[in-house]
Amino acid sequence: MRVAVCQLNAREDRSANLAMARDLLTRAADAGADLAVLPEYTDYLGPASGAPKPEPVDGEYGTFFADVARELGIWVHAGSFHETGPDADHIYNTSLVFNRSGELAAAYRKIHLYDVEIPGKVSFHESRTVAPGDTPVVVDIDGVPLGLSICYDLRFPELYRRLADDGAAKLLVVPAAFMAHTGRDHWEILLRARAIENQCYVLAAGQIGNHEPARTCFGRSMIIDPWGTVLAQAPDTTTIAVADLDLDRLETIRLELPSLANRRI
Ligand SMILES: O=C(O)CCC(=O)C(=O)O
Repeated sequence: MRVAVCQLNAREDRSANLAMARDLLTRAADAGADLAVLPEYTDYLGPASGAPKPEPVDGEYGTFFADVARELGIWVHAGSFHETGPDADHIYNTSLVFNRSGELAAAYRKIHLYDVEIPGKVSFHESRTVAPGDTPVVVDIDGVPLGLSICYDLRFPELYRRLADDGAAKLLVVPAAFMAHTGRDHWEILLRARAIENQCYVLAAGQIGNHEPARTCFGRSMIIDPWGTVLAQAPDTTTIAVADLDLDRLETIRLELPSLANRRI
C-alpha cells in the first residue's frame, strides 16, 4: 500500500483551501498513492469570527472530497472540518474518509479538545467552540484497518491502544494543526512513540506556517513505520510526503518483539 500525507497552509479563503487540497490529492494520486491524508481544519484556519458556517457530513465539504476521491480513484482522508455541532455555540471537529468510489467510509469527531494556557506562548480553549466526540473509529482501507484521531488526541495513548486493540488497527492517522511551540519538542517524539508502542504505521498530516490571528503551525508531516523509523517527512512548505507500507514487516515486528501480546492487563 502506498500512502501520502498532504501538508498545507489553510487560511480564511475556504475555496482557496479546497483548491490547494485538491491539488495535493492529485499529486498524491499521480505518485501512485492508494490513500492520501489531509490536515486538521483543511476547510478554514483563521479568526474565529470568520469561521465558516458549520455543515453536516454530507454538506459542501463532504461532497467536494467525495467527488475528488471518485475522480482520482483513491482513498481520501479529508483532514477535518467544521461540522454542525450539538448546539448553536459548538461545532464538532470532524474527519471524513472516502473510498475510491467517493462513498463515505467513516466519520470521526475529535475526542480530546485543546484547552491549554502556557503564559506568553499558547492560549487556546477549544472546548468553548467545539464539542467533543465520544467514539473511537477504525475504518477498513482495502482490507487494512486504519484508526482515526485528530491533533491533540496524540497526547492520549489510551485512545491509540484502544484503536490498535479493540479495533485491530494497523495504521494510525493523525491530521493536525499542531502548534509550533509544542511541536518543536513533542510532535515527532509522540508520533514515534504511538508507532512503537502500538506497532502500527502512523500517518501524520500537518498544517504548516502562519494563520491569522496568531497561530503558527509546525508542519513536519511524516509517515512512520511500526519500528518507529521515519519513512518520509515533508519539508517546510505546501507539499506531500509519500511512502510504501509493508504489512509483512509489521507482522514480523509484532512476531519478533511481541510487546502487545506480552502485556499484563
Ligand atoms: O497538543 C498540542 O501541542 C497541539 C494540539 C493542537 O494544536 C490542536 O489540537 O489543535
